[in-house]
Order: sequence, then C-alpha cells, then structure tokens
Amino acid sequence: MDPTGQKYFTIIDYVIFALLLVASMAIGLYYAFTGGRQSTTQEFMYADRSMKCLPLSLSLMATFQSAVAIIGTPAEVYANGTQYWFIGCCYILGLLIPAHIFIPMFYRLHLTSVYQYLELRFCKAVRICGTVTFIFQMVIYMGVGIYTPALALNAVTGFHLWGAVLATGLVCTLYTALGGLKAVVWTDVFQTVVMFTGQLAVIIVGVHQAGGLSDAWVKVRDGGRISGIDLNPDPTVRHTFWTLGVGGVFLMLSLYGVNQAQVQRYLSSRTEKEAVMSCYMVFPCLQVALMLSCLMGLVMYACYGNNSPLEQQYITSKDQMVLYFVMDMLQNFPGLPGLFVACLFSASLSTISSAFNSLATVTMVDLIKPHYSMTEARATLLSKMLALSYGIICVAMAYVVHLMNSSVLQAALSIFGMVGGPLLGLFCLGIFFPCANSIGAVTGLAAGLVMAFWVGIGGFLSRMPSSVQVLPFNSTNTVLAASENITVPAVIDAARPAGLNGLYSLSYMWYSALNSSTVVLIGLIISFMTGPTKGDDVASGTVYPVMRTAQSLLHKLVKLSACCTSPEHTIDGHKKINGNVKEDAGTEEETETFLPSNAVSPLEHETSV
Ligand SMILES: CC(C)(CO)[C@@H](O)C(=O)NCCC(=O)O
Ligand code: NA
Repeated sequence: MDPTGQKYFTIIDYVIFALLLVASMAIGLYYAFTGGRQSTTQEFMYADRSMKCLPLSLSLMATFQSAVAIIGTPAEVYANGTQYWFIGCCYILGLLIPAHIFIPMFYRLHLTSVYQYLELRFCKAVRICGTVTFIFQMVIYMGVGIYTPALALNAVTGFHLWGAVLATGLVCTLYTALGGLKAVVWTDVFQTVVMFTGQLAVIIVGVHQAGGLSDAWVKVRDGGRISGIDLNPDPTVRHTFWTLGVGGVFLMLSLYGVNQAQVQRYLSSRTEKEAVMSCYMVFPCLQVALMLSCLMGLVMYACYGNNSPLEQQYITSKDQMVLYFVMDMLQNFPGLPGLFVACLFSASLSTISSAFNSLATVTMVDLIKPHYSMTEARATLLSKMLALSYGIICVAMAYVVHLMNSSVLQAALSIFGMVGGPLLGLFCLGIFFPCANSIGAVTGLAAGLVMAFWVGIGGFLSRMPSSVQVLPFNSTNTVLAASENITVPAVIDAARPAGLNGLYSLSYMWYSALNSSTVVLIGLIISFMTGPTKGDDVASGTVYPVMRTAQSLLHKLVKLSACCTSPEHTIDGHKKINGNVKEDAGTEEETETFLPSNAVSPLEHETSV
C-alpha cells in the first residue's frame, strides 16, 4: 500500500471505464439512426409513446438513483447502522399513490408535459411557475449528480477531477441530444445492469475478505450496526421509522408522482395499463438497489470495523469511503475496481441523461412552443440544441457544487424536499381541492418555497459550526456513538431544541411533507379569501374524485361484509358472481364522469379505488 493511502487504477480498469462510455454512446447513435431518426419531437421527447413496461421501470428507478445513493447509502450505514434501510417502507405508498392517482389522470389528459396539467387546472402563469421551479430543482441536482462520482474518483485514485466531469458530461450530452428518450431509456437499462453488477461484485468479494458470511455477520452485529426499528416520534431525529417511512412517502410522491422526468416515462408508454405496471415494477427494483447499497455499508463495516480509513486519514470525507474500500479490498482483482467505477458513473449518467432530456422537453413544450410557432423540424432541432445547452449548464453546476461541501446523500434528498416538495404541494392542491384557484396556487407555491429555504438554510447554518458532532444522535444510538469515538455533546440529550431552533433541527426527511403541506394550506386560505373556484368551472379530468372514491370504496366494503355475514342476502339480491360484476361496473361509470375516457382497461377500474 502506498503510505499516503493513494490507490491506483490499472490499465484494465481504464479500459472498462472507457467501455462504459463507448457502449452508452453506441446506444445513443443507434437510436439516432433507426426508427424515425429522431426527426419529430414526439419521438425525441416521448419515444413515439411506444415504450414497454420493463425498460421503463428500470429507467424510472435509474433516474433518481445516482452515484449519490451508491456512495452515500453505504457511508450512512457504515456510520449509523441499518436504520436508513427503513426508507424502503415508504416505497409502498410512494409508488401506489402515483400508480393509482397521478398516472391515470396524467395519462388520460394526454399531456405534453406534466406542467401542462397546471395550465388546464389553473392558468398559464401557474404552469410557468411550475416549470421554472422544476428547472431550478433539476439543474442543481444535475450538478450534484455529475460531480459526486468524479470527486470520489479524484480523491481516491488521483483521477483528474474535471477530466472525469467533462468526459461524462460530454458523452451523456451527446447520446441524449442524438438519441432522444429512446436512447435515454435504453442506456438507463444498460447502466442499471452495470450498476447492480458492480455493487454485487464488490459485496461478494468484500464478504470473502471479511472472512465469510458468518464472520461478517458477527462483526456487524457486535459493532451494533444492525438497527432495530426506531419508533421515536420526535421529528428532529434524522432517521426513524416515521421520518423515513412516512416523511419519505412525500419525497417519493414528489419524485415518482409529479416530476417531469418520471411522468415523461409514464406518458411514453404504449398503454395506461403499462404505465401503471411500470410504476409497480419500480418497487422491486428500488428494493434491490436499496438492499445492495445497505449491504455494501455492512460489508465495509465487517472489513474495517471502527478502524475506518477516515479515522486513519487516508481520506478526508465520508463520501470517499466506498471507493477507497473498493480500491483497497479489490486491488488483487484486476478489473473489479474499474467495474465499480463504471457502476458509479453508470448511476450518474442515467440520472443526468434523464435530467437533460426532461429539461429540454419542458423548456421546449412549456416555455418556447406556446410563444413561437415553428415547423416540426425546427422544433426538433431546437430540442436537441436545448439538451446540448443543459449539458453545458450541468458542467457549470458541477463547479458550483464543487464550491459547496456537504454530505452528498443528505444534500440531494434535501434538494428534493426543498424544491420538489413545494411542486408536489402545487399539484396536490390542484388534484385534490376543486375549490383552489390560480391566485391561491401561485401564492401557495411561493409560500412553500420560502418555507423550504427558510427551514433548509436555517437548518444547514445551525448545524454548521461542528457539523460532525451536532448530528442529532438518537439516545438509543449511544452505543454507536461510543463505538465511533464521537463525543456526543451532553447538551443534546438534555435540551430539546425549542422555538425556531426546533424548526431548524427538523429532520431533512420531513422537508417534502412540510413544504408540500405549506403550499396546500396557504393555497387554500388564499383561494377562500379571493373566491374559491366553483366545481363546474374546473376542467374535466383535472380533479381526483376523493369523496366519490371513498364512498364507492365504503359501499363495496359494506356490500362485502353483508355478503359474508348473511349469505341469504346475496342469494336474494343477485347471484353471487353477477352481484360483484354489477358493482364493479357501477364504480367505473362514476369514474368516467370525472375522467375523459380513452381506452378503459380492466386495471383502470381499480385506479379509481
Ligand atoms: C430517491 C430514492 C429514495 C428513491 O429513488 C433513492 O434512490 C435515493 O436515495 N437517491 C439519492 C439521490 C441520488 O442517488 O441521486
Ligand atoms: Na441514475
């Protein structure tokens, strides 16, 4: 080992990394020269609305799974145990709600961008506010996404930082601009395979290095890394079942329900049923991704124990740990470090390509097209140029992120909560509250953003002085704290933060919930003050019939229990099977009066429930 702890890439590692870029580029070129050759905006943005469920679901997962998650999750689990794993609980509601409420509505409205919904429901101004907020969110996130793997690679192997940023930025921009959404989705599929393979390989070798499965297990158990469920209701504790499992639902809704990058994928699927299915299939994919990254953290602990490379000052931040571990443990396996680096960059490429494509789409569809009429050919060319420009902005943003310094996982999830949260609130205001009006919507969004930045930046600053020590440790976690040799200041247990400080110390996992609720609340208050929208004035298909759905669900339940308790009743009424069929048909009619009916497939009955 180099005394400074510096690790080096071998030639085969470079080759594997280069292969990833070449293969992604090749996929882009393939879709640039096949099919409709990306000559229409329909193909460039929506893959001719012909995508199938499986590639879509992998792509949906890959969009918000970047190097941030691959690096950040193991570092979190290594330091604080498996509590973070409970975020997996929020995936259930976080995907069921989009699948049954958002997707059917957006799909049937046949939107060109998710922000068009805001114009249909409210007015053009709300649409533009939504679009601009989205652009803001994705541009920052893109910067984090491209910078993270490059920084880790640079810190551990000395690989040129801006060389890595520019190489990945360039390749990604090219295949996105040339191949459109088809290229983005199919590179996502390829990159997901690389991502899972790389992680799995490292875990297997790591367990082997730790002395086998049972040894590894004993080490992580004795090190206190297996966390039980923490039901502490305190919303200021960073990670508990409630912050992760409930706060996380709002995070998931903002990402998988109303984010253009994802809605674009739902809209590009062949049928509504397939869109809903692809959302369902994200669930197992996300669980696998979460499991792999948590296991990686445990394996890392099994190998290093409390003797972390951070402690030995081989590295300077938690976020460099995973890559250091890989280079350290895998140095006798030529090619494996390269495979893992490919895994890291795959994760990020699949994220920034989705960002480029969705940003180009909204800029074109929401900001440019409504004001300038142009031919299809020019519109397509312009969309490609936009994708290219966002590539350049992305590299510039990487430089901005370079100037900041924070734990990447928390930073990324905080951005989702701070900017994605208010956007989620805006959509919920429109979808669930027919009385909300445009003034309420704009004011609510502004209030939500103000709240977000107030609490977000306030929290960031109040944690600033000694950022390592002030992480609010859960009192049950003192074992972990002690084992990490971190001196937990006694004050933290003694004095619960009060007043504004209480608000500032809110767990970042609640940001999305707090900010979206603020939008809804302020939006409703202002709507009532300025004259609520009347039921008949709301465009059809833009409001979700909450009461009706609840009623029909209740009706069904009552029927069902009646059937169970008094069998004669059923026989008296209709024959058992007919009875059920009739009931279903009734529900469907009710739904259709609210939603414009395109092809109604069997799954769509359930979407109303
Ligand atoms: C956003 C979730 C929770 C679900 O997709 C997860 O993938 C994650 O933790 N992402 C972190 C951000 C990132 O990887 O860029
Ligand atoms: Na990704």
